[in-house]
Amino acid sequence: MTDEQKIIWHCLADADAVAENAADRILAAAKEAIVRHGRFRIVLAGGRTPEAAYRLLANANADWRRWHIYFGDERCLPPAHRERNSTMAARIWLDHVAIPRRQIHVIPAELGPAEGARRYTDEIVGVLPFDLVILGLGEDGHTASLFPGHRPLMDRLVVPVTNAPKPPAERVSLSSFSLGQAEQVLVLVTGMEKHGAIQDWKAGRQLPISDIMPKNPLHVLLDDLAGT
Ligand SMILES: O=C1O[C@H](COP(=O)(O)O)[C@@H](O)[C@H](O)[C@H]1O
Repeated sequence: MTDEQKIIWHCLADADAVAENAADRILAAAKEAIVRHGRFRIVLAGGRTPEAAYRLLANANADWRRWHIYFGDERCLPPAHRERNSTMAARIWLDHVAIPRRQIHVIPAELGPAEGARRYTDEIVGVLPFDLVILGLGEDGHTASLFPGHRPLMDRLVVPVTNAPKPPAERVSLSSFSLGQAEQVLVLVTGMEKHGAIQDWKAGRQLPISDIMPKNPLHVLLDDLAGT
């Protein structure tokens, strides 16, 4: 018998409301984790959608010294390339707060998919479970760098991706197993172009995100355009 994925859908007015709600949830999860075990381990999504929430976090008060940042996926591009997910997060948020640099665990995707995945496995193997995983959903239904129809080796914690349909083709991604090893999973989806992917997910079409099975329900924050 397969487990059923539990999802709580939150339909919000617009992308600003999604960003505010996400930032509030991230800060609340951090406080709770720091009370519980003295640190907060968060996995960031890349892409465009989380940028507005990250911008709010850059101006928030938090106990930044206890935050440990990981990434759900990275594109195989040179370090500091503007299209890297870690570059976006640094530019918008991480460079503006007092998280110690050694606590920002960037995926070494510049080493290529196989070596990048191998090294990042070593980085996260003793860390799971995360406190919070943030995910996005591409218009083609991909999440992190797990694409519909691909069959990466899901018994691994981190997978090399060599044929992504969205450029660049080479990427490194946490597996659905690793992404589900979290106290909380928060999915941010905005914009009309995501509507089809949301409908597919709700209809039970097999998408990479359908395999992410945290112990608590996934919270999905949708704006009106993506949701209706
Ligand atoms: O390529 C990626 O796409 C997804 C979705 O991005 P968005 O721009 O549609 O929000 C993102 O979650 C992932 O981290 C990224 O590498």
